[in-house]
Amino acid sequence: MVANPDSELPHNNFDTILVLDFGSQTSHLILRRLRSLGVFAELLPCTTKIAELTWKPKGIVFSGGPSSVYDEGSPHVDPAVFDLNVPILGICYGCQEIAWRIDSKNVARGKAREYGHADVKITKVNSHVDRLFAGLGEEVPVFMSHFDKLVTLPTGFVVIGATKNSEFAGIAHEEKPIFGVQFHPELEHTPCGTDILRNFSVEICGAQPSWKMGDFVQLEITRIRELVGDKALVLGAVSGGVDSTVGAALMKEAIGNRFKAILVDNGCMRLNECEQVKETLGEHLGIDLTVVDAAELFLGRLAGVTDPEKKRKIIGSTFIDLFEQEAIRIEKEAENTPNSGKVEWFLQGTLYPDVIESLSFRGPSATIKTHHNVGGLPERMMNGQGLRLIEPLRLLFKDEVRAIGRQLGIHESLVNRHPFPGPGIAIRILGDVTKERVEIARQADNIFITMIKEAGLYDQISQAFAGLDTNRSVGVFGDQRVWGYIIILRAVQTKDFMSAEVFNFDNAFLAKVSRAICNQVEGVARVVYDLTSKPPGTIELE
Ligand SMILES: Nc1ncnc2c1ncn2[C@@H]1O[C@H](COP(=O)(O)OP(=O)(O)OP(=O)(O)O)[C@@H](O)[C@H]1O
Ligand SMILES: O=c1[nH]c(=O)c2[nH+]cn([C@@H]3O[C@H](COP(=O)(O)O)[C@@H](O)[C@H]3O)c2[nH]1
Ligand SMILES: NC(=O)CC[C@H](N)C(=O)O
Ligand SMILES: [Mg+2]
Repeated sequence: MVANPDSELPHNNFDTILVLDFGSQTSHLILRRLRSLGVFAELLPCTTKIAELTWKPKGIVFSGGPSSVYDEGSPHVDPAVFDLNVPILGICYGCQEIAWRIDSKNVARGKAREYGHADVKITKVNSHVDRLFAGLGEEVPVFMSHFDKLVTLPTGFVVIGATKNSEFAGIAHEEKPIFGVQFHPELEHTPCGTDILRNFSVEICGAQPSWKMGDFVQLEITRIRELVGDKALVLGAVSGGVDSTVGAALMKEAIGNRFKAILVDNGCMRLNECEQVKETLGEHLGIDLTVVDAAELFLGRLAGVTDPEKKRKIIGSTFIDLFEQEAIRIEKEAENTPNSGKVEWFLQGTLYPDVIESLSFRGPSATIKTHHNVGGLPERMMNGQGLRLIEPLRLLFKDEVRAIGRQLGIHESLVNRHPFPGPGIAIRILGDVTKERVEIARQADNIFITMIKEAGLYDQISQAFAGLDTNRSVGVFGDQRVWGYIIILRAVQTKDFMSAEVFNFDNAFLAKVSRAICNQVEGVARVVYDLTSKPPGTIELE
């Protein structure tokens, strides 16, 4: 009998803290902090029906959120959460939610926004409630971000911390393990935040901090085998980026050559990229990889298109056309071989931030860019060919994926590689894409990245590249007038790619790069360095 593959999910194998999300921008950081302590944590919307939970959390955190508990239409937890009899920690809105549930008059709008640093005086009560702030001393700096506040202490609760502005900055139930804090322990600006989350999860909830990537890999391989069975074929789009490579390596471990990887050369890849991916995935990792050379097709469809979203759509739909063809080809070729079977699964390298994005209790946010390179693939192929999605990394953050990559023996240079967008150089050329322009941007990018590596700066930068402005500028090269393109260098530092700071190079280094590009890449008249942080800029040029 085949076991239920869900039995292998981390929340059934590791003590898990459930984070109920009220829409805070920093809910995911609560998970990051807990996981970095070795405590597995999962996020669900605050409106989750407790009766529908298929697993029992060791404890629950209510996140912060942009709403006000007393407003009509504001989100509230299922009251059944209090009957689970597991410890609860409310953060900011989450704390206000605990107080409001007891009496709606407990929470009101404050006189002023309290945003930024505050000092919490810890009150010792000499009972179980002291456990939350154990080991922190008498006063700790924290980060606040709120307008509403507790104006009355909820019945049955005691104060465990106070600031000048918030008398009830920390509260705890006299008997039950229910705690609330007005400040944000998940932020770096709350230096003792990790200690508080450890006190809560390990000491109060009793969660074993045993979340290890090693165990995850084994569990996931078992789960994949059970899901896919012993006949079906799995198709995977791989780019040579970290996510798809780690996903592919896991699939290969799980089902060997029944996993078929496809790399599409869309004509907008980095210098020598396809050859390198072929070598790493095909030769070193032993993955059955086909490189589809579609450069002409993509560049043809992109000719004359300047709108960035149109470029993305054209590239996305061309990817789909090719994957459909490949699925048919793979099935045909597998016929009459020991691996004959239907392509039933499509591998995607979805990460947890994407999952959180879709689960999270947030209002509609503006679409700045459509990032999904293979977007639409699921719907069309799922309905047409009955494909199902398999997403082995959907519970992981990027640094966890990198850790698995190392464990699977993927080379450090690939594991630490800067991300590269699916549409590639096409969205790094401001304006319409031609073969000549791609080639110029590609050469310039290779020079910039090589010099960054030689200077030992690569791992300090989160993402760097050279793009091209199709406007041309006049230059003088050896007494000759040159009318050439402008190369835009970009390098940023960021943790989550949602916001980013410009990397501070030495001017002398930038001057050296500029000289090298002007000298070595024909068609370039000028090199500039982009000084825009994100926001207001985005990381890619388009
Ligand atoms: N040239 C390509 N050929 C085939 N699939 C691709 C290609 N480019 C992107 N993809 C698919 O799109 C997915 C999303 O791309 P994305 O850049 O977000 O991830 P990645 O390339 O795996 O990792 P990284 O973020 O490190 O670049 C990839 O995981 C891969 O499945
Ligand atoms: O696979 C992708 N397809 C896309 O269309 C795309 N656009 C941006 N990016 C990557 O996303 C991160 C944030 O980029 P932006 O600040 O430009 O939105 C950066 O890491 C970008 O490289 C993309 N990745
Ligand atoms: N960060 C938060 O959770 C804010 C909660 C609530 N909206 C307030 O202003 O107090
Ligand atoms: Mg990529």
